[in-house]
Amino acid sequence: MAQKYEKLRLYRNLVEASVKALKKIFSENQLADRVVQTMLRSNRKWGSKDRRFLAATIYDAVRWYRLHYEIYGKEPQTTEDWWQILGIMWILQGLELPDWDAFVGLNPIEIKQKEQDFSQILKIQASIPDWLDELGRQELGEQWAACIRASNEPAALVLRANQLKTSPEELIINLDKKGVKGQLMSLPDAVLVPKRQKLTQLPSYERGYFEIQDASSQEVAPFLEVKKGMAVVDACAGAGGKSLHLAALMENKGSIISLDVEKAKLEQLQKRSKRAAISIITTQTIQNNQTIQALHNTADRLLLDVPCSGLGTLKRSPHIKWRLKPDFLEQIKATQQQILQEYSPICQSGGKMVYATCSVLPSENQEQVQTFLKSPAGTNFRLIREKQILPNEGFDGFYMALLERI
Ligand SMILES: C[S@@+](CC[C@H](N)C(=O)[O-])C[C@H]1O[C@@H](n2cnc3c(N)ncnc32)[C@H](O)[C@@H]1O
Repeated sequence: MAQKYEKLRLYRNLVEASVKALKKIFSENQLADRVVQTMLRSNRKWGSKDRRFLAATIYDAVRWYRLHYEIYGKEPQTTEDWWQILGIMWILQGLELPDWDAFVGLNPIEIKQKEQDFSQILKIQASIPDWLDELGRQELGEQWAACIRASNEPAALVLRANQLKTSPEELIINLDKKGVKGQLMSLPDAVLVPKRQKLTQLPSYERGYFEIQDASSQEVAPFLEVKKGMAVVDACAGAGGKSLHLAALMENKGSIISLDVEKAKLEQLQKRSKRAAISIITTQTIQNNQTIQALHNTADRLLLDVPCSGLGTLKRSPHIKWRLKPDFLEQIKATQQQILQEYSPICQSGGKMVYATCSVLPSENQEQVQTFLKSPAGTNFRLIREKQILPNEGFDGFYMALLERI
């Protein structure tokens, strides 16, 4: 069921803002995180309770969109529809609605009965489009129901201590001084912060003591088995979450070339790298295949953290289930195989390569690796091991495969 937040009185201006945001997300196809961010930035007078309320309202409404509109009887088109949809959501969360015209006709008993009636229909109960339910069943079989149900839980807040500057134990002490409670986890760099809150304003963040990185994502860099002094290429580095982790594991010794097709993301990585006191990362924007060919046979370790559907990250990005379309999925799978084919020669003989995604679909994961291994480019590689993490194990869904170039 949807997350319950503190019982509070509803304020019209906040409900109006939520409706405005939801229309942007669903009618104008804008990204939920950007809409929330922009709205919070442009309303600095809202207090922290209001901000939490707004973010929770918008994310819950996106997460449970289908369940709510099936109970309502149709997809929301108008502002009035959205108020009713939000009313349904709050009733299901156990909130008593104020006596406002916008909520007229919402009967809590009927609404809860309808929710009960839908509880056996997974695509409605877990709030996903029909096509995704069919695909999930085809690809994951019996694992699908638990996987997609868990994907509706809010994401945990996990930090990665930058071991170049601090340890998880020290970081916990440091956070505690600022009133933030953290806990050690079984992962060597991870700190769990049970209460969701904004941490990027803390001096320890500014000074590069930690990054915010999901626990499953923190498993990828160690999977590549890097050692200090190695030549590493991170070929889909983006804003560099894993490049930074690799650099810390290498104790900032050796070299990492971080590539991406998007220059703006690499600029972010440069800033983060400076904050983390990392000097071994150089960034390079991929212009064409020559950028890749120039690196053939140069890397001891190669990370291919490829673009994917993101279906493992619905806890933090619930809007993906509404934005993702079957034809985009086909396109992205073609890109994944192309990256495997064209970038794998960067790994030198005797070197190792990790192929990773934040998807739960075997067609983006195990099947891509098998297709690669059976292709001419893959004959030089052998699979050492692979790991699939599903969202019902607690954190994001992730897949990683370690291959060796013979
Ligand atoms: C899953 S994200 C990477 C996340 C990143 N490794 C991290 O840990 O923060 C995939 C990245 O691949 C990039 N990308 C898309 N097509 C690419 C291509 N053909 N070659 C290299 N990178 C590509 C995207 O811009 C995106 O930044």
